[in-house]
Amino acid sequence: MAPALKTILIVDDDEGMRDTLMAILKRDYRVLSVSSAEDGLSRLRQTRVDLMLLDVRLPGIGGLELLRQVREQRDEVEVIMISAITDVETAVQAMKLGAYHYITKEFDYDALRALVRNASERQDLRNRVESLTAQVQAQDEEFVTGTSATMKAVVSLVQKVARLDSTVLITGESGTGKEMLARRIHAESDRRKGPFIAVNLAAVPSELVESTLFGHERGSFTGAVRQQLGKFELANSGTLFLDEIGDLRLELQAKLLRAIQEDEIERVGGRHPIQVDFRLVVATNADLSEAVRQGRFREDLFYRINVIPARLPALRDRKEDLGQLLDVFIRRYALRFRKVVRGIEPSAFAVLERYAWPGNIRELQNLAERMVAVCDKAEITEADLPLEVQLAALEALTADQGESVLDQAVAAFERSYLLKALEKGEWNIAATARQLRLPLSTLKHRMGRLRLTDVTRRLRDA
Ligand SMILES: Nc1ncnc2c1ncn2[C@@H]1O[C@H](COP(=O)(O)OP(=O)(O)OP(=O)(O)O)[C@@H](O)[C@H]1O
Repeated sequence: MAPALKTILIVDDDEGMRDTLMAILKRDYRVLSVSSAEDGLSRLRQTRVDLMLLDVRLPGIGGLELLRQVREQRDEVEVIMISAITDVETAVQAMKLGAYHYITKEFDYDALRALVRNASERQDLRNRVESLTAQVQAQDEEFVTGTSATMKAVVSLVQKVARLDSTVLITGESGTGKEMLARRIHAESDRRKGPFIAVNLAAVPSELVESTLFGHERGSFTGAVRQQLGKFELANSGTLFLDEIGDLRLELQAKLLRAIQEDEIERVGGRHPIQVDFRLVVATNADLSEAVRQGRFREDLFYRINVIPARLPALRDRKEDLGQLLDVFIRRYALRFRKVVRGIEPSAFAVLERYAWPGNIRELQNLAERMVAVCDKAEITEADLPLEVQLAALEALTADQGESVLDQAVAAFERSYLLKALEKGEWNIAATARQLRLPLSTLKHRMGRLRLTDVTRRLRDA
């Protein structure tokens, strides 16, 4: 897809000048023109504008005041000021107010073209810096597919549909990687050079959801001190990711449906529809068809977004991927914390395999960070695992042996305590027993009961 032409808005009361500028620029840009600052501001509210050429002397609101308002309301627009005369003071003021450049009306056509091109490039550069900054922040996000059939199927589906503009509905429990998958769809689509805008609808206060999504005009409600672009406009030429779509209020569901069907939105307090060009990816961990049955989610919207469904499996259902995920995370945090940790001992890994991972990959990643942070050896051992994970894993193991939950908790604590003591005593059982003031036979007995198998193996090997 060819990149959309940038839009230049000319504000000049001199018709001849407007025509000249239009003629010079229309080959490379979409050019709009108005004759007053007031019209300029209203145009700015209705259409997407990238660059502006402003006459300094205008009837009504003057060029400098217009510049100030543009800066205040639309930070991303680059402005070039044009004046009939060279007036150093005005030029200085214009630059101070944030104009990209100031020129007089006796400009050379090529010089003007070059100037506009440079302003446009500066804007691209700024966008690029912003998107690179976001990428650096997300640099840790190496997407791990693993070997499970379910994940392979999801990834192959994504590869097939990324380049289509169809809406993708990602479902999966919290922390299974829905946002990450959405980013991947964007990165593999023809919109990859455009922005990826993510909104978690459950995290936005309900009274702000509408203006967050659709933007608002200045003064449209108390607190709307300046015009604000909504996420739909910010996602222009890119991808809009709406997480927790099931949380959207019914009346906003209707507005979303219109945006999808007409590619048009209306800002809060706005009087005109605005064209938008976005690809939608939505996610939910709720059962949307159930929400439809209960009348909490519009059926027509459900069908409109459920074009390509992609289901991410829970981590407990793809345990075969645990090793690969853990490797990636351990490597990442070892590098970040400058630790020597390179892996995890089999016995510790076995505990993680028994654990149910209610928080899915997010929980695994946080746990890896915590384990690497506390581990000073080459391999993470059972002693580095947090007690609650050991307890939960032990519960899973002993659930059908009729032990009470209290007994399980006591056992998990005892096991963790003994492990730490053994680590400290470098696995010298006799020394550890002395340290704990326990008879050697008691310690050995408890180690056997608590399945400290790794230790038992070491003992045998010694
Ligand atoms: N396949 C993967 N490979 C590597 N890291 C992953 C993967 N999936 C998820 N993660 C990591 O797990 C964390 C949670 O992922 P993400 O935010 O995409 O989940 P989510 O399903 O959108 O969660 P929620 O429903 O809570 O918003 C992120 O930090 C992400 O980097």
